[in-house]
Amino acid sequence: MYKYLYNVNSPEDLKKLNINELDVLINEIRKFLVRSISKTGGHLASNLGIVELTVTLHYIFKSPKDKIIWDVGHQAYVHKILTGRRDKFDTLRKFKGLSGFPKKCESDHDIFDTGHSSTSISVGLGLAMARDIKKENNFVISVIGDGALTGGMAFEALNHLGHIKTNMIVVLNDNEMSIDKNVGSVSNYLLKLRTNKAYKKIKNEFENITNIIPKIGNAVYKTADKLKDSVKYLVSEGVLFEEMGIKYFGPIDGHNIKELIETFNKIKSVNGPVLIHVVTKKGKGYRFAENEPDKYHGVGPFDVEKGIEKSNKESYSEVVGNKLVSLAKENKKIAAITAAMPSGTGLSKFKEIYPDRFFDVGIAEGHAVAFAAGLAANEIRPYFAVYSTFLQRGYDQIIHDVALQNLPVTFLLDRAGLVGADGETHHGVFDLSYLNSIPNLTIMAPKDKLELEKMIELSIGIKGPVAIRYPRGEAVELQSENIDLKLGKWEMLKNGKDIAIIAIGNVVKNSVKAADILKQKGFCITVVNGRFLKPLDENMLKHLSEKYKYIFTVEDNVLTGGFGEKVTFILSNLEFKGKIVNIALPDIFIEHGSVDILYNKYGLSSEKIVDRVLKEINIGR
Ligand SMILES: Cc1ncc(C[n+]2csc(CCOP(=O)(O)OP(=O)(O)O)c2C)c(N)n1
Ligand SMILES: CC(=O)[C@@H](O)[C@H](O)COP(=O)(O)O
Ligand SMILES: [Mg+2]
Repeated sequence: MYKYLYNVNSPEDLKKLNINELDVLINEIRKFLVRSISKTGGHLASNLGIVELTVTLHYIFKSPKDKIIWDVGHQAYVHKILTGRRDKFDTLRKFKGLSGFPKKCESDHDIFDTGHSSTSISVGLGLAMARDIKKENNFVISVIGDGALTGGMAFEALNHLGHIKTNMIVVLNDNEMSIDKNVGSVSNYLLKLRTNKAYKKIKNEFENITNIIPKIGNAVYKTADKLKDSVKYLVSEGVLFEEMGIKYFGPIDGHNIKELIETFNKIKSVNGPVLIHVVTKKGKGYRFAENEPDKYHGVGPFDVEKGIEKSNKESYSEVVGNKLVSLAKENKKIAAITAAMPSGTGLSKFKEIYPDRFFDVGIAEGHAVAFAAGLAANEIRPYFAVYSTFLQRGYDQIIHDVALQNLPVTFLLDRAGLVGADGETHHGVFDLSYLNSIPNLTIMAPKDKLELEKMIELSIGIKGPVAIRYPRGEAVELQSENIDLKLGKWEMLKNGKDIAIIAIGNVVKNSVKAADILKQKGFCITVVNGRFLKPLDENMLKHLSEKYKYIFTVEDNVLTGGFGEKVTFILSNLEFKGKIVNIALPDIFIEHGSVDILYNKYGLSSEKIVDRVLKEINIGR
């Protein structure tokens, strides 16, 4: 079925092929990606778009001596295929299987672990400067997408790079897409670069000159370089990077392997920092993904012939989106913010219905928080829907710009807890800890869909900042009738005489199930929905401390600084004499794998909660 794919197990194998053979290989890689990801799920469209570019980089450079850094890292599948990991693709993003991101522990070719956006130029520059200090000689190549370039850190790094002027190559993979359509003035600027024919012409003339430079020598190169410098003032495009002290090349066709190889060969002899603007098509080669690259950015398993079929399950993100839409109808001051994740966070409908009150700020979480603070300081009620793991980027802004001034910004922390396949970089398992220490902040986590809706309603009446955290995936419904939600009040879900379990958020359902299993074994268990971390229900806790010998806490957050530790601290102040057991995630980075497998491994499944309860009771006997 494949002529070359199975023979290419390293960049050295790749280098044996000629241009025509590379063309065949490129098609084979695309076919393989679609077939393989249709079975496992994964990041499809970005990888389909970057096949020629990745092949070129491994063809021209000598990885791992030359260091390629993949921004975000979701587009590194082709790199994995070309560096000997093709045969592991059936395990992609599964427990103990191939990671969906670069991982140093997986291969020497993975230079730096990534997952969060806009780090590649900073990291690349660090690697390059370390190289210079050690007087080594290698290329450093940071590959960054147009979406990732909306992140402020990328510009901080370019600012530094242009100043320091070391040899480094930045490859801008421009497919006009972030996950959704890319946004912002930089994105508009890139569009101008892509489409300005005048610049292309001048650039080609310049290239004709530079083509002969290696044959003539350095003096002529410098003249040509100066000529380019003078040319750049005739056209505005390219000036941004050039004025920053970084030589701009492009735009080049990212699907023309011949042009790519020629250009990168040339670039190798350029001194100082260089940015190469490569234009690609997200989803290239698979009809469905080309037509809807947003939908095919990250996919679950699907039928190659039919494409992705719509799920009829409602996600927590959709619940949030719908609730905000309905609240915004009544309350004209409600605004919604996303940092480049309108569909992921369920805000697409809000964007459509209330475009004037919807803001996609790009991959700029820190800015989003300070921007929300500004809105709130001028009487608008901002709701920033953001993945828990990405809000880590805005930590200082939460403290300095929001909480310090007690501004009513609501953070809707999507993907809180374990997310599954994305693994270490994406689990939202630190939020209870990193938020708990911030004064003025109200922190809550619903047990199910209805409670999430009620919490969003409740947040409107709260004068200061609020954080509501909820998990990835399908919204569960544990309760269908109206619930009584009062600020700082926990909920008694089951009342039993033997032991008490206090759980927060997504693991409340597992705790309820554990109590049912324990009942069959003859134990009567109290289950409390500890839905407020802050303010915490001290009255209820006091009552529990007086009634029970065993109190268990359960959370899908790290133990350190989380719900359980806080409860334990208060119980010790109450001079609780019984045993308190914290079931939480350990002080390690949790690997990728399905949430069920990970819950089971780390003691959060109902069965494992039962085992732990029985074990502790037996120890106590
Ligand atoms: C800090 C951070 N915020 C958000 C994301 C989610 N995210 C992953 S990929 C992506 C889009 C990246 O776009 P681009 O760099 O252009 O790559 P493409 O997918 O187009 O190849 C986003 C927003 C992230 N990984 N990190
Ligand atoms: C690479 C990245 O950060 C996103 O693509 C992320 O993988 C999306 O995760 P969800 O599938 O949970 O939306
Ligand atoms: Mg892009």
